[in-house]
Amino acid sequence: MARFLVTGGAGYVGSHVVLALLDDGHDVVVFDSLRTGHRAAVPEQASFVHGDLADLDCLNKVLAEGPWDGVLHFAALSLVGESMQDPMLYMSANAGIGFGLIDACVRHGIKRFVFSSTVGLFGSAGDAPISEDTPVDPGSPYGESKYMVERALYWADRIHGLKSACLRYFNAAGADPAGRAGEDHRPETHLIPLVIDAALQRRPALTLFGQDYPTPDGTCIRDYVHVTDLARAHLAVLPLLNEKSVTFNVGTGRGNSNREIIESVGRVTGLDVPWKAGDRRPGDPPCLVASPARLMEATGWAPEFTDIDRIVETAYAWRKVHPQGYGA
Ligand SMILES: NC(=O)c1ccc[n+]([C@@H]2O[C@H](COP(=O)([O-])OP(=O)(O)OC[C@H]3O[C@@H](n4cnc5c(N)ncnc54)[C@H](O)[C@@H]3O)[C@@H](O)[C@H]2O)c1
Ligand SMILES: O=c1ccn([C@@H]2O[C@H](COP(=O)(O)OP(=O)(O)O[C@H]3O[C@H](CO)[C@@H](O)[C@H](O)[C@H]3O)[C@@H](O)[C@H]2O)c(=O)[nH]1
Repeated sequence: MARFLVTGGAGYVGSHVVLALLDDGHDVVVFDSLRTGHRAAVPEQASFVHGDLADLDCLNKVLAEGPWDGVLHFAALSLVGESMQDPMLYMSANAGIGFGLIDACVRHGIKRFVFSSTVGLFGSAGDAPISEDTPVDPGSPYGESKYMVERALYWADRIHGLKSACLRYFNAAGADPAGRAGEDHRPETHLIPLVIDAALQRRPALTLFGQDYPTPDGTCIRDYVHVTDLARAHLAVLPLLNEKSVTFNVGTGRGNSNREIIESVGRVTGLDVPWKAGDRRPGDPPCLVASPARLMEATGWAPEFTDIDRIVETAYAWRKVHPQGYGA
């Protein structure tokens, strides 16, 4: 059994990783400001510290209560559009806070660090699968702020020996298959929960952003990776960090267009999905699909959810039981 500090563990991806760590028999302390997360998303078996990473006194106090077998860092702001409006907010909330956390981890002798990076590093990628060798070209201050943390981790290893895994998530989707956690962003901007809520008539018709992209059906293509598969990837990389730092893309290698998502939600729910055509959303690349080969070769990880309908089923199941998400 090992003991981990999880920043942002009350959020969507973090809460699913907390479940995976607990299921694997580990001890977990969640550190979260609840800015976008939910107290109810933190399982009872995990300890909870309500704190902001900007509060270094609070952070140092928690880190001093070691020993720790690693820190997993999910806490961030992650609205691409918001970052285009207020770039410095993202530089401070993601890059600045990331630097402070890395520095504190080095001072407290932490040896292993896992970081939530993003496919948002590849703002202008073409339609070929994106590998770890694809040139980085962040399309937004959000993507840039994540890349700055990746670079800080590179130097933290070279100079201090802190081993890290930068996991570049593609589109996280779905919910815990056992129904213990789900997706509840406020505001919700992600396609699958929006389409499900449109089908359930819990919001107006979905606006489909752009139908004139250079893709087979004219709508954008994304690589939807089930959040539980994503969580398993975090556990899979931990043993590697005893020796070296790594960077991996985490996706399925398969893409689905926005139209295919609407069709999938229609099939899974048996409901009509009201939608209307809208303009392109600025900054949306036409196609983002991972090449997860390097992660698979290095760890044996493979996605268990390879059919978009199975992913949508888990998201729909959670939403039906939790129409208000995690509540007020
Ligand atoms: N959801 C995706 O598809 C996706 C894709 C790529 C990368 N990511 C990255 O994965 C991570 C998790 O994403 P998510 O969708 O779960 O987001 P989320 O908003 O649900 O979770 C983020 C959590 O961090 C907490 N937090 C934010 N700032 C904090 C601070 N200063 N101190 C303490 N806690 C703080 C929030 O309260 C929240 O619980 C983020 O770093 C995000 O950039 C997500
Ligand atoms: O109301 C909506 C919302 C979304 N979309 C489209 O659906 C696709 C997927 O959008 P979304 O679910 O917002 O995901 P992304 O824009 O691909 O970004 C997400 O996935 C990135 C990784 O790919 C992360 O870095 C970001 O944090 C996360 O928001 C895009 O083509 C959107 O234009 C619509 O057509 N209508």
